[in-house]
Amino acid sequence: DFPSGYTGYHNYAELTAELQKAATDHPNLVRVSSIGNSYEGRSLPLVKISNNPGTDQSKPEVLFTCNQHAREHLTVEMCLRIVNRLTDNYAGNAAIKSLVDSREIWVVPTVNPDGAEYDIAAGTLRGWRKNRQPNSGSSSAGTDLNRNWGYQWGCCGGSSGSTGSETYRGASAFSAPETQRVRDFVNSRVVGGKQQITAHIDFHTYSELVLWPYGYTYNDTAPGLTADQARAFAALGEQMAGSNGYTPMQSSDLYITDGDVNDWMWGQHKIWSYTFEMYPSSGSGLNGFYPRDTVIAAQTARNDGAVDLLLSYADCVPRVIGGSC
Ligand SMILES: NS(=O)(=O)N[C@@H](Cc1ccccc1)C(=O)O
Ligand SMILES: [Zn+2]
Repeated sequence: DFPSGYTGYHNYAELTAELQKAATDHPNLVRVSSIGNSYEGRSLPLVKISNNPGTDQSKPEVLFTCNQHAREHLTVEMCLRIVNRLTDNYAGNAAIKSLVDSREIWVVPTVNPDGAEYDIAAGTLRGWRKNRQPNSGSSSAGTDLNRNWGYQWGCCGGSSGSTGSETYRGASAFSAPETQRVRDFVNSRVVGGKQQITAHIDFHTYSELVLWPYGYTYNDTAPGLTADQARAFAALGEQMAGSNGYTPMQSSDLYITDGDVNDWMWGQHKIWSYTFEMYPSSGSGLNGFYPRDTVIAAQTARNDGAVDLLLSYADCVPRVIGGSC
């Protein structure tokens, strides 16, 4: 479990209990289900928030994913913040009510529960990043889930082919059960030939950044990404960064990545997909990944405005630069 100073973070059992509580407290707003299991057999929870959660309505859908990287526990708290804020404030906050009434919101609070549990299993903080899937012929376990997505997978020096590397891309695209499960869920939201999810944030720590595709190339435009689309990504990214004080940039301006989630969400589905790197802005060694639990409330609430911006533009993101859909 989490050591002292970190007990405010939710372990897997506490997370699932918290999600059940949200559903019990708000049966008309919340459905909790599962997109399937992790490598070690933990259910990957899926939360749906809407004013009619038992029915698929034709409203713009928005997806939030957290904890691809095991040690980035603050992101689990971020996804919990989104669930609790949009439900607890629905009755008393007209702006939140109108967002929840006009969207269908999906939250996957942990994509990598095996890694997250392994990170804390010894009562210490191990600094684990990858999933816990063994690599045949190697004593090094784990795939970096954020290099395992199947758009330009392993194309461009933005990942490693060595099983011991922290950015090991896996034996093939979608070789990890966890990325397969999120892929299958997103693929299932193509209804009548149209992807219902229009926008997505994948939360990470740390560095306080707002990132957008493509990661696999330094170029601002590339096949499937026009200059206007790049302008829209940047405009909304800059607006969201203006609300939380993060630094906005195309993700390749940070470094080249291939097989990351944003490139697949956009490349495969034209979902306006961002990565948020949360608090702290800097750190030394592993300590940046392990802010004490005293920062959770402020550093998750810090993104409330950005979450609301994404939800508000979800009907037509190009509106952010005066475009139309
Ligand atoms: N959270 S992190 O420290 O691993 N950084 C992320 C940054 C990142 C996220 C998405 C696209 C490109 C780059 C990573 O996957 O390397
Ligand atoms: Zn990360």
